[in-house]
Amino acid sequence: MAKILCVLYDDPADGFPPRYARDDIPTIDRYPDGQSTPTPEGLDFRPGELVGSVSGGLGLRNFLERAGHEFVVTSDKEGPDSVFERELPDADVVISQPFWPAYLTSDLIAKAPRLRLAITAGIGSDHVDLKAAVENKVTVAEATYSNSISVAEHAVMQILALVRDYLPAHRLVTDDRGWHIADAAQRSYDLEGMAVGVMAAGRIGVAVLRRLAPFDVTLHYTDKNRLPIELEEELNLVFHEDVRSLASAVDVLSIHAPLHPETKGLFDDELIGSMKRGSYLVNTARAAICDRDAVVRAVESGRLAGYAGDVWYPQPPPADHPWRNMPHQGMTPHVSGTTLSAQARYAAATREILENWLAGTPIRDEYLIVDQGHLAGSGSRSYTT
Ligand SMILES: NC(=O)C1=CN([C@@H]2O[C@H](COP(=O)(O)OP(=O)(O)OC[C@H]3O[C@@H](n4cnc5c(N)ncnc54)[C@H](O)[C@@H]3O)[C@@H](O)[C@H]2O)C=CC1
Repeated sequence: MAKILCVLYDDPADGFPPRYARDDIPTIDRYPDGQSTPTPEGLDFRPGELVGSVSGGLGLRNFLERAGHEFVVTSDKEGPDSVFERELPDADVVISQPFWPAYLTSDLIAKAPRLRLAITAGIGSDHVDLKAAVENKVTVAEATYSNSISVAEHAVMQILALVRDYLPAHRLVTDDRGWHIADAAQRSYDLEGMAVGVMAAGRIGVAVLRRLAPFDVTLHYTDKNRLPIELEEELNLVFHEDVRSLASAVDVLSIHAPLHPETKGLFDDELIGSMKRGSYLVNTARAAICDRDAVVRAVESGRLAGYAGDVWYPQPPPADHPWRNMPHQGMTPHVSGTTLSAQARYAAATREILENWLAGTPIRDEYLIVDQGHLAGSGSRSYTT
């Protein structure tokens, strides 16, 4: 029997909603590239329920306990006295999420000799030391595509919110009973006609480009894998060989690359300084792709007219994290990929991965990041160790 240790974010502060805002979520059978949505043999929750927090347990408890496995779910993840670190040494499987990551460092992997599988219930496995996973033959799998469109929608929302200066205008309505139109207009622009670019055009980056095309913008991208010519022509894309060329060419830049050694700290004073004055930067990928203090300096100096995103380092960020209170920002908590719609898909994908692993049958290639001591599947395309 296996021990499955699952780290999830806390339940809602005021308890579970007595009733959800909507009665159902749309049924989606396939992702835009044709990949089928998760196909577990069973599901013990109703899609649209909050299963991503501790009590929800990704809807896995009945399935695992019926089969005699031990299932430990906790949000307590920091430090040697945390439930996560205390339960880890004899765990066979760790499930974690980018929203509330249990950082599986090389030290912790060394302290977990039974660990064979690390599942990311979401996308982005940078909270796992992939080099250590390779060396220790720990399989790393994630719910590829489960929340890519969720994130793309969030990025488009934040681009519009920054360019139009939505949040300050909204605050004028809620915090002030006046009618200050000039205050609301003084930093508000149209997106139409601007040059908008994505750094990395994978599943999310391409979905952002597709969603922005109807706004009559010019679309730019860079990626280490160039897109098919047909797609470049369909969306009228300008390809840039490197991020430096992209950064200096656009008014709005949205980051969609994984965090790995090539991208860590990439957006520093120099790169942000090469952007046009008054550019907008949106980062729903990983916080550490941007130099925290360089971003603060850029919004304060006006090099950036705005910064938004939902990713922070560390997570949760300390109360005095400067992105909480810097000017001209539209940050949210790490929520873009954990809408109720996304949860239904990544919880089902997690169940599918577990069903395969427990039965000794292959995990879908597209879910694999590391397998049998190598980068594998989606991981070999997007990551370096
Ligand atoms: N905020 C959130 O809730 C979420 C954030 N994410 C983040 O978004 C990232 C991207 O997700 P997907 O689009 O689904 O992944 P993907 O694997 O489809 O695309 C990643 C793309 O990045 C490109 N790339 C990698 N390194 C690069 C480099 N150094 N320079 C240029 N391009 C590079 C790859 O060629 C690939 O096209 C994830 O790795 C994750 O960190 C993903 C899901 C949820």
